[in-house]
Amino acid sequence: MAVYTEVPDEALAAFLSAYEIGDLLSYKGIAEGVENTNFILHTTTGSYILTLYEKRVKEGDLPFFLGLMQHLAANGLACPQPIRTRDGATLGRLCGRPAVIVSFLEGVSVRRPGVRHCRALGRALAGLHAAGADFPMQRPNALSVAGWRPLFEAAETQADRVAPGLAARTRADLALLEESWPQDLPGGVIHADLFTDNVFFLGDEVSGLIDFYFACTDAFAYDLAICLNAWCFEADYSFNRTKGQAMIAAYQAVRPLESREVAALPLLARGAALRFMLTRLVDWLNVPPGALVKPKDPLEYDRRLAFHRKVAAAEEYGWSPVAG
Ligand SMILES: Nc1ncnc2c1ncn2[C@@H]1O[C@H](COP(=O)(O)OP(=O)(O)O)[C@@H](O)[C@H]1O
Ligand SMILES: N[C@@H](CCOP(=O)(O)O)C(=O)O
Repeated sequence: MAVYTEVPDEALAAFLSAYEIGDLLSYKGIAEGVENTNFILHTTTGSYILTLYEKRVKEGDLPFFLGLMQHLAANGLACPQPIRTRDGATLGRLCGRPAVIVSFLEGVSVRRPGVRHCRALGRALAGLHAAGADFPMQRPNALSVAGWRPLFEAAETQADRVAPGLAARTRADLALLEESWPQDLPGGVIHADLFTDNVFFLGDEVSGLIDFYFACTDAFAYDLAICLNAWCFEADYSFNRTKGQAMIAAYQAVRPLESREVAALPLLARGAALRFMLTRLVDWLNVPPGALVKPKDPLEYDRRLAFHRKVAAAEEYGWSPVAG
């Protein structure tokens, strides 16, 4: 359960007194998530999410994240809206942490996405890229290729305790990706963490996207590569090409990929898997004492990497030319 910071009742009451969201009826810590501390608040005016930002979120990035959510919502994307205090502020402090209240989104995330979910996700991802097109702020991706070596170095000596040979194969992947990482692809605002737990569905339709705290300015096709990793592998770590095909085709129905993006897809998918393997590995080896959090398994992404290493072309992820 991701509650890193305990919030005493009196501190919460003082924090909420700056808002006009009604009287607090109940609140509780949210079990899902690994990055920040989240509470659900029920008040006389409805439900809200209170987030206290933890270690990986830099305070200086918060204006980007909060401004982005406002911008995307104004452009028709269903995403959390930061709530303003009576004084007009969206960002406050609670228990020594930067903290915000955002609107609650209805919907449920799917644990085992089917082809129809992958199709809906592809469409939603392209919609997100379009909605972010004229967002004026920039945020370089701190967890792109240049950010991976420091993570590896932090975990290198202990990696083989997690799986035999993990250090050597990660070292080799990292060297290859540093050497050949695609540059200058079409880009803009990307979500960069659009895993199944960050996408809500009502029926077969996406009802909302959450958790914009890795959002940044990077290649659109890298965002698609992250989603292929997160949505299209089966429990036995085989890649489901039908799911990949549904996702990519739905994405391309809104925003066709350029040939250089298609050519880059295998490397982007491999890099995306390495990025999540590395952050998970560092977290796995460094669970904060007393934190109510279940770290995510880095080996899920080590296994995906075994697939990506053998991929030669985007067709193997289900890409095919847009019919036209
Ligand atoms: N705006 C929201 N509306 C409804 N539920 C939310 C909202 N934001 C977060 N949640 C719930 O809180 C959980 C954790 O949120 P998330 O942003 O993914 O946390 P973390 O950044 O710590 O990973 C989500 O899986 C979801 O259940
Ligand atoms: N999606 C990442 C971890 C970030 O967790 P989230 O709850 O913010 O999506 C992973 O699976 O490694």
